[in-house]
Amino acid sequence: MIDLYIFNLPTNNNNNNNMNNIESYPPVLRHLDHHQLPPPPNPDPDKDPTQQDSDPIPIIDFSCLNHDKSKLDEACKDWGFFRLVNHGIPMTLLKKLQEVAKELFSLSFEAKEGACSGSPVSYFWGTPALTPSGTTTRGPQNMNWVEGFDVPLSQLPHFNPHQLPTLESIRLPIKDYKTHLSRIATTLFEAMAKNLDLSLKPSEPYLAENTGMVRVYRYPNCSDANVGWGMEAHTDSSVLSILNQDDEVSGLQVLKDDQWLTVKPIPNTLIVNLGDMMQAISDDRYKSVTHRVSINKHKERISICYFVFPGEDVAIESYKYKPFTYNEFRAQVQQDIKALGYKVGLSRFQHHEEC
Ligand SMILES: O=C(O)CCC(=O)C(=O)O
Ligand SMILES: [Fe+2]
Repeated sequence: MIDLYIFNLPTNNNNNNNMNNIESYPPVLRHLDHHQLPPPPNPDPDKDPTQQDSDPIPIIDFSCLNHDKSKLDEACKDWGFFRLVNHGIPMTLLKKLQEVAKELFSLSFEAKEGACSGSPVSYFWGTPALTPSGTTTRGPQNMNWVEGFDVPLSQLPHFNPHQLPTLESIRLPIKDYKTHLSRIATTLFEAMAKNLDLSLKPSEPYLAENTGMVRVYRYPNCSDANVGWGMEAHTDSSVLSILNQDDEVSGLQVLKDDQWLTVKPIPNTLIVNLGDMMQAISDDRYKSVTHRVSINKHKERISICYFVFPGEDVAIESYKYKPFTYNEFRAQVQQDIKALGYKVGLSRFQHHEEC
């Protein structure tokens, strides 16, 4: 199987991952301090989560979902967040995705932008889904310090490898990854629906695989004081989000009982978080969890995130919220970001909107 993931990686004159490659940043951000600080000599295990043996995040064993339903139910109610083990994705594939992503991000900004023009993939800096866009021309203030590729999974068969040779290295492993993601998301969602006693109509999918998208992120290391978060605190708009995060570099933090907890990077595990659509579908019994990503001064962090949504025109019916479709939700989020500069989210659809 390993051979499947050996491709010609994009070549780059300055392709040394231990160095910061200035060309990989947009011109407006190239003046910032990109030097990698040397790692601290003796990391303090209390401050550095990568040095800790574990974290309190609930662990769900995918191979035992049917035997231990209550564990999943508790994780969804109390946390809206869990670590998934025994998920059946080969470790070689998870690692391959990380490696090709790293290679791709080390290309020049212009090459990355050029590779995506006229393609179904979009390339961005900052977080257009959370904050007003235009970050690559505005500079680092108020910008989320992250770059990424947005890959709509339904479009994968329509990529033209000759037109998009640079993206071919990542398209192939994503194609295999997609099959696993659909299997995992569907099984998890069905187990959650059972726990919630939801009667699902197959014709009106609350989890529509064709809506799935993968976002591949790089959070460059940065020691510049002007730069704040990799991704500021937010909830996801999805039903479920499944994250393949860097094996070594931490950054993801989750809000639990008003405390921010850092999620330890553990190889061969996935992080699952519930999004706004799942909270609405469950009538607030399950939580759309607030999370954020911090920047590491010493090392860049790669993460590969899968989001799946309801069918665009499927009405979500619940007691707490007025019926709404994902299309309406997304339009409202975009409108709020434009008018207010931030996402308001589910409270917009409550029967009595909170002030
Ligand atoms: O990169 C991560 O660890 C999390 C990304 C995330 O929260 C998001 O894309 O919504
Ligand atoms: Fe998120």
